[in-house]
Amino acid sequence: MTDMAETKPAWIVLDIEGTTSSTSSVHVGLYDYARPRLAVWIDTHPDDPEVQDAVAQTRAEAGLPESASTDEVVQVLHDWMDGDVKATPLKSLQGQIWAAGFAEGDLIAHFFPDVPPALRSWHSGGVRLAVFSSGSVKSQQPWFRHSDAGDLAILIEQYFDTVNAGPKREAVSYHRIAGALGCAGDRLLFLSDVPAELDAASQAGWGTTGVRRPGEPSQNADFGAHPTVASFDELTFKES
Ligand SMILES: CSCCC(=O)C(=O)COP(=O)(O)O
Ligand SMILES: [Mg+2]
Repeated sequence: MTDMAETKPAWIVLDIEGTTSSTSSVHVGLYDYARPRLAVWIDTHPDDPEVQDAVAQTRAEAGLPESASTDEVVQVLHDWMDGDVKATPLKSLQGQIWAAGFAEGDLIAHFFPDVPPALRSWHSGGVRLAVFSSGSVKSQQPWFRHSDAGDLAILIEQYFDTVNAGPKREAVSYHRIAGALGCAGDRLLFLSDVPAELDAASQAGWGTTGVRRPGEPSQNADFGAHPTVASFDELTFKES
């Protein structure tokens, strides 16, 4: 637990699943939406370079031959979803399907109730907000735009994923984000439910706080030396 106010960061960078939003809202709300649509999406977008790259990467990562059918590729994508494997080609295809789902009005994003007021308060207090999630940028943007608490995308300035930043468990990704934000690591605070992600951010010189929400897989995780909170309400900042 954080038992005292931290120095106000210049930027707070947010993880999504397990941090701003429940794991079930991603796995049930989003994964179950994408699951039956993957095969149709691949077959109806044969000329889209992002789809072509994602299919080729899936075949390569799964050790399938180039001749592998859409059904075989989709089986791999389903297996990855079942194991919550954050594979970039899966995230790319899911992101396209979810973006279409949000645009159609089929999907609404769930946020824990403490999150929208905290984001609004930090933003109005001069803290800048960014996202770093395994979900593709293409899906992050409508996730914040179409939330159950209104449009939160107006508060978010930058979005990072495993394509434009790199793997979430490697320090180089956090160095890359700091460079993109034009900010030293010690003015950046990363909030995540995954200790290995916080370790990587910390190695890059960032401030970190673990999020262990009741009922989430991270509730009893070992966060080591990272301070932790169970709700964004516990995060208060003093002026530097
Ligand atoms: C709307 S973003 C999609 C969420 C997602 O697919 C995901 O894997 C979230 O993982 P995170 O890195 O935010 O824990
Ligand atoms: Mg997470």
